[in-house]
Amino acid sequence: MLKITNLHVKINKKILLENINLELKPKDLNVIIGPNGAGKSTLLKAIAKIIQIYKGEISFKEIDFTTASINSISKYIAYMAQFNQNSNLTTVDVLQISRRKYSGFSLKEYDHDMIKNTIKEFNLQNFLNRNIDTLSGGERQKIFLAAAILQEPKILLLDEPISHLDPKNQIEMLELIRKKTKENNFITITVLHDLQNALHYADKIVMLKNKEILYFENSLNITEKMISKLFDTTCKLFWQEGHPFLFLGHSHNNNIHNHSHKKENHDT
Ligand SMILES: Nc1ncnc2c1ncn2[C@@H]1O[C@H](COP(=O)(O)OP(=O)(O)OP(=O)(O)O)[C@@H](O)[C@H]1O
Repeated sequence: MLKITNLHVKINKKILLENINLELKPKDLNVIIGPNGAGKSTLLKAIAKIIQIYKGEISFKEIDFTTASINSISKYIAYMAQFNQNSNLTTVDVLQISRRKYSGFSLKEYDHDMIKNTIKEFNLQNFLNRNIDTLSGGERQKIFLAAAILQEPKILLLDEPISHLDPKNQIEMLELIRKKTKENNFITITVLHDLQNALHYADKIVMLKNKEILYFENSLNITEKMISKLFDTTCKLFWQEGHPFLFLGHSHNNNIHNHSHKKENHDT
């Protein structure tokens, strides 16, 4: 269990997170949603100890992350940032580095097997020896996601891991994140902006608004009202055959725009 109690984050006298309380379980895919600037990335960074917390506690099992050193918690956490800096590494380098926290500089057969499987699962065969700085945003995202999962963390933190991917790749990556979370007992926390994917793939949804948690709910219990309140907009939500369909900010009571998809007759 990852337990966050009364967490506050403050940078340069500005409060970025206020009174965050969460209890997150292994095998759960937790998705954070919320408006721009709500504090979603800040929450991941606070858990990863990339930024200091001002007040409160984060603990995993018996370990108090608040007082533990970054080194001692790094073996539990893999963190994929929203923006990756240029690194001048190849794809293979990035994947191998992610196994070094277990095996040091000489990787074992087990590590090489894991890397091989990951290359297949994430479809990375075509750019193994390419410098990652020369790859497309989507290709790079898949590599960093693969590298985070290869670390076999207890806590997997992903900041908008699919934002550069096309729809098919988005779904493939979310399927993989979900599968790996279940198989490896990860506590996964990911930020997503795509609400339909969030509701479909998440076990739990964390709704963050204006530095605070508005709701923390099973994805199946999310209502139109909650989403309206989160984004200050109207919301329609339907479930069909286990798939959520979500429409935000649509009003069909006026003639400002007409979404009729009837074929117009242009014959003269
Ligand atoms: N180092 C910092 N110094 C000052 N303000 C910061 C810092 N980091 C983040 N903030 C501010 O904290 C707020 C929350 O930022 P954060 O990146 O967590 O938002 P977010 O919910 O992830 O947003 P987005 O959806 O736009 O990525 C924003 O107003 C941001 O400008």
